Amino acid sequence: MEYCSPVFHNLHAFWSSPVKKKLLLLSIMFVVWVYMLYSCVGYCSTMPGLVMVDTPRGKETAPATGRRSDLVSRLLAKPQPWEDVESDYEEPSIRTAASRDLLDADRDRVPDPSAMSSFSNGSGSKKLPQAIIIGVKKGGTRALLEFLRVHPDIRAVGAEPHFFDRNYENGLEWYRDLMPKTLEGQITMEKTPSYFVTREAPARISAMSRDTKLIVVVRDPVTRAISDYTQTLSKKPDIPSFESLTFKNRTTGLIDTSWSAIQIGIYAKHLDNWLQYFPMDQILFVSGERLISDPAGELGRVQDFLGLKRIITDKHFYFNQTKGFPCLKKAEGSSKPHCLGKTKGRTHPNIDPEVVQRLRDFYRPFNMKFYQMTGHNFGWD
Ligand SMILES: Nc1ncnc2c1ncn2[C@@H]1O[C@H](COP(=O)(O)OS(=O)(=O)O)[C@@H](OP(=O)(O)O)[C@H]1O
Repeated sequence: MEYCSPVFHNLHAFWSSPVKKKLLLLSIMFVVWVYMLYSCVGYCSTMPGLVMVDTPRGKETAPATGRRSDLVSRLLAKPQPWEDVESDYEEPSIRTAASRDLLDADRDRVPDPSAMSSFSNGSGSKKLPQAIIIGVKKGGTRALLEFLRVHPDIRAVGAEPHFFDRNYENGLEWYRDLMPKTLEGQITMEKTPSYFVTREAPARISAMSRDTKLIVVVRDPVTRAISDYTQTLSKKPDIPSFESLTFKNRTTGLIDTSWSAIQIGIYAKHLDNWLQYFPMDQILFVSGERLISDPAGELGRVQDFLGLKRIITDKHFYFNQTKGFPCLKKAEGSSKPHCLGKTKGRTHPNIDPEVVQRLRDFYRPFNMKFYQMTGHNFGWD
């Protein structure tokens, strides 16, 4: 103790001087600042040849050199960022200000995928989508889009544009401007699950292009309804129980088909509307269940449908035990695996088994019709 006491004495003297205190604080701030500057420079140096350019959506990045050949651009293309944007399907927000919806959705997303699109793909031009994931809500649409983005020939807008339902009056140029730039041969895509149940959507998409390829991720309508309810419950914890919302009258057992959670699952009815405008071979149905049990298998079908080389295979996925879902192994450049965020793969509340059975009975004839129409038994019964 005797040995230490001069040290303590000096320290005490140091701290008791306000000037020295300030000096120490300033030195710490300086070290932190230098460290942050150093980290930033390190990050930027991993993106060689990039400059900031002004775009309608704000500052985005694009290669300084600009004119790389398509092949080189594709070879250099970095894996697109993983993202997990909660569907804003329920919000009644038809906005007139261009891009406001997307900018709002972007706030939750790190990093901004459009900016990253430009990082990896500064050349090319914005095109209207040639393929759209039109539904269904809670079917697994985010997982499908994010898996597809691994493909170098697919460029997709991250947030849901809601063009053909809420933002149609903004016009096709507004819509096109939301799209990432693509090179010759690349496919532009978007996903908005509410299109599948929007009466006007088939006519509007057909008016844009009759050749648009449509993808629908379908899931057992009962599980889908519970998933839908779970999402609403997470935002509004005071809503009535699933069981009470299911019935118009619980005693008579009459199902409330006006409740959107129930209505969306009557796939045959909605599909009928699409078939007025598109032939069946222009619509691909992806099984939401198989997208979880065999993502590579479903992605194989999707790549075939889009006329793409089967690049996304088993080796891109691993099953994350904690998440309970398949996740994407980050492509080259990072060893970190990526799963969808916590709004995907929520724990569902326990629903009275009698109500579940009643719903199964309700959906059965519609499911049978749907199997017949699509020529595919999804095995929900
Ligand atoms: N790989 C992977 N990881 C996490 N979640 C996955 C995955 N594949 C499919 N799913 C299922 O996707 C369901 C959400 O569907 P959507 O993305 O279509 O929802 S939304 O309409 O965009 O809100 C989500 O529903 P819930 O489980 O009810 O949360 C998942 O079951």
